[in-house]
Amino acid sequence: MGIPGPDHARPALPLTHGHRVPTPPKPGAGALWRGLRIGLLGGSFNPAHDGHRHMSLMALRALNLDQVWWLVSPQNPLKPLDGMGKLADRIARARAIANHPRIVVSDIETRLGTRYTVDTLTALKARFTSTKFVWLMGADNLCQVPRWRDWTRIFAQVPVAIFPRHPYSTLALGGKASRRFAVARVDARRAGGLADLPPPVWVFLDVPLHPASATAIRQGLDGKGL
Ligand SMILES: Nc1ncnc2c1ncn2[C@@H]1O[C@H](COP(=O)(O)OP(=O)(O)OP(=O)(O)O)[C@@H](O)[C@H]1O
Ligand SMILES: O=C(O)c1ccc[n+]([C@@H]2O[C@H](COP(=O)([O-])O)[C@@H](O)[C@H]2O)c1
Repeated sequence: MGIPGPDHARPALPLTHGHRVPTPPKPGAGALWRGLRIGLLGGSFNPAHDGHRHMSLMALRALNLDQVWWLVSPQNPLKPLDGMGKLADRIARARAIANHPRIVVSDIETRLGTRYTVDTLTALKARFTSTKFVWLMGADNLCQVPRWRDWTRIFAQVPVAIFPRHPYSTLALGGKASRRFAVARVDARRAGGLADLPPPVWVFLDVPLHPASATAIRQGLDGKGL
């Protein structure tokens, strides 16, 4: 099963399983997903790890989400091709790690033909017209987001939730993106209603840190004191 229906009702959950991928409907058909709150966790997942699962469980609760979609990126435009695992392998591992009825591992960027987040969000919003999307990312990516294509339009399109991550949180909160959208930041105590707020709006979540890192796993350092 991919797309739930009918469009006049809020479908019962779970809508999909962690090992199923939602099929992008044609533009305008998104009424099927009316009112659902979906967290979008874009990532290389090279490989997926328990930090991604931790973020997703925290996001479901703190942001009052119905589902979190892991958008397994065909290729992060800023990361080298060298060392990037095959998409099929990254998706298979992500499904094994996710293992939760409200976490959907998705190859939707491949289906949409998008590589840049701004384009993915535009395409998703055109297709899922009544769905409330929230972009999820770690503090490391809040530091880096000013280097992303058309980054301010990302904030203009959807609410954004930032997860603390050692050692990036302080740097991220003093960084360019944080300063540019300072007036759009809401207190973590309002996170539960973030999906309903008109963008630009973002929150720095008050949730526990998770130490996992794909770089450390690739280097064989995971669980060895890092
Ligand atoms: N432990 C973590 N804490 C907070 N955010 C995280 C954590 N792990 C990953 N993220 C966030 O999840 C998203 C996807 O992460 P990604 O798949 O790149 O994993 P990663 O561990 O950051 O990988 P790499 O070390 O290769 O950059 C990014 O927004 C990243 O900031
Ligand atoms: O749009 C961009 O310019 C852009 C640049 C770098 C990264 N991203 C997205 O950021 C998300 C996190 O990437 P990563 O590799 O840090 O897991 C993933 O969805 C990428 O496609 C997007």
